[in-house]
Amino acid sequence: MTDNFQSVKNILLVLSGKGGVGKSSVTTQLALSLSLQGFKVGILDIDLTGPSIPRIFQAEDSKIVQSHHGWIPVSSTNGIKLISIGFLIKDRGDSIVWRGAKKSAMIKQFITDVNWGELDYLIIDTPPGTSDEHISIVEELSAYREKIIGGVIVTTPQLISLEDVRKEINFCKLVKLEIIGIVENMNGFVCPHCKECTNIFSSKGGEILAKELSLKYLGRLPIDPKYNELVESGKLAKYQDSEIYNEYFKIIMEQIDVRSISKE
Ligand SMILES: Nc1ncnc2c1ncn2[C@@H]1O[C@H](COP(=O)(O)OP(=O)(O)OP(=O)(O)O)[C@@H](O)[C@H]1O
Repeated sequence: MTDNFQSVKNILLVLSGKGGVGKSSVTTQLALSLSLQGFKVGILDIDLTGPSIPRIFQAEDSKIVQSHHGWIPVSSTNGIKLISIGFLIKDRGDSIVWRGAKKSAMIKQFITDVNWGELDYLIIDTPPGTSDEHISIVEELSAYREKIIGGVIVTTPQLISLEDVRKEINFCKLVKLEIIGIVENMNGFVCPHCKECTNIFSSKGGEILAKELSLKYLGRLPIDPKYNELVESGKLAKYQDSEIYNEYFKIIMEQIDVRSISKE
């Protein structure tokens, strides 16, 4: 049997303790920034109950195609290869109510049956918390440990969110998943008129936690209505022209600096 992961060089996981903190947004922007740097990038969305990658990339009507060499990922207009349960269900309103064993079988299939082709980076968008999906993905990736560069933890700055981050970090330690660092999303609000950034929630929580746990603090992203506008209006292809790209580019290239920890 062909090993579909043979041509995947680096694997990164994006994790969060709580839902709605911006994991899929961070995954997306990480993928876009790397792709704009000329890297071949894929996203594997293992959020089986709430997949948002098809919607973010405006690819909800696309379907995964079966070939002799396995499943062919959906290719976004930005050239990023996408795999998500959202491309397999008939109706986008359909909900997935599966027991753990069925979820594990699906994740196994995502790892063994997808023909990614050449990829510099495969970014895995995970569901919030530490669920069946997390345990399954770690198990399935155990044969590819040398390709894993680690996990990026996303949090918002509030203390309530940080408690859940601690649990996520404990999980990573338990399964021996290297933590690349913590990104603080939705830190402050950028006024679309005067561009001033106002702190709505308590700030610096992620930074303090990173220090306390001796983890790398990767930086902060403000709440920027322009990001939502890009997604909602299907204009993600214009990402590189947006201010948020400049902001994010700094975090990826200078802080996360995936290139320096990449595998050949
Ligand atoms: N920095 C930001 N500025 C503006 N809007 C943002 C930002 N980050 C995320 N959002 C918006 O917040 C919402 C939730 O973000 P997202 O879907 O990325 O979170 P998530 O953690 O992946 O959620 P889930 O737990 O459902 O998987 C989305 O509508 C997204 O567009």
